[in-house]
Amino acid sequence: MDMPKNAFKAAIAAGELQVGIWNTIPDPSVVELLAGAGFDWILIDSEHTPVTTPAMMPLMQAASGYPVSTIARPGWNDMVEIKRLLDQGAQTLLIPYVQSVEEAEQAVRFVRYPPKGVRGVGGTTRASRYGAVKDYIQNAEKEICLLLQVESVEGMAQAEEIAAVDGVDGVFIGPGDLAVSMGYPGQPTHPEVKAAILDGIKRIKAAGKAPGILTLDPAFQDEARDAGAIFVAVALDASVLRAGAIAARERFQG
Ligand SMILES: O=C(O)C(=O)C[C@H](O)[C@@H](O)CO
Repeated sequence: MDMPKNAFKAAIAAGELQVGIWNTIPDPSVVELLAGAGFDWILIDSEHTPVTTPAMMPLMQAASGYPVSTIARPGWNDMVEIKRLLDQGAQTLLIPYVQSVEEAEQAVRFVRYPPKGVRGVGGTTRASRYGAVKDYIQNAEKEICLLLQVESVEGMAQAEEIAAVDGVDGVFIGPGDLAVSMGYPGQPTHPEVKAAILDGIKRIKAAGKAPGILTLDPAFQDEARDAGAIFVAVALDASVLRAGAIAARERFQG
C-alpha cells in the first residue's frame, strides 16, 4: 500500500484553516466520539494526562476510521518518546516547551532517519502498516508534520528563528504556560498575554510557517484566526463535558 497521506500537513502548508479539539480524557471511546464531531484535528495529549507513550496507540487507532487528523503530543522533546509515537503511526507531533533554535533542530533530528537525523528504525510497526507500506523508510519524512510549542518568554523571543528551522511545519503558542512565564499565572487572556500571542502569530506567519493556538475564549479564537493562526483548537473535551454537565443540572434546579 501507499504511504498514508498527511492531510493536516498538506492543509497547513496551503494555508487552510484547521479547527481542532484537545483530547485529555484518555479513552478510545472519547477519541472516537470526538473524531466524528466534524473537527479537522484532534490533539491527543500525553504531556498533561495520565497516558504514557505506549498507551497512545489505541487512542490514535480510535480516530483512524474518521476524516480527522490526529496530533500526538509527547511529554517532552525527547528522542525516545518521539520515536515510539512515530512507530505507533503518529504522523503529526506537537512538541512541548521548545525555547531555542537548538532545541528546534534537535526535534527535527528526532523525527528523521540517519543521516539527516537520529530516528531509530523500527521493525514491523503500525507506522508502516506492519510492513504493507514498502517504501516507508524512504518516504516517512515527507508525511511527518512537526509542530513545535513555544510557551515561555524565552521561546517567544525566538519564535521566528524557531519557525524558520528546516523541517518545522508549524509553531503553536501555549497561552497557559506563556501567561505563567510572563508573570500572569492563570490569566491566559490577560491583555498583555493576548498581545504577545497575537504578535507571535504574526511573526511565525511572516517566517513562512503555520501558527497555531488553543483557546477556549471565543473572542480570542476569532482574534487569533484574524491575526493569521492556521490551526486553532477551540475546545477541550474535559471542559466541554464539565460545562455540559453543570448546565444540565443548573437548568433543572433553576
Ligand atoms: O500552555 C498551554 O496553554 C498549553 O500548552 C495547552 C495546555 O497544555 C492544555 O493542556 C490546555 O490546558
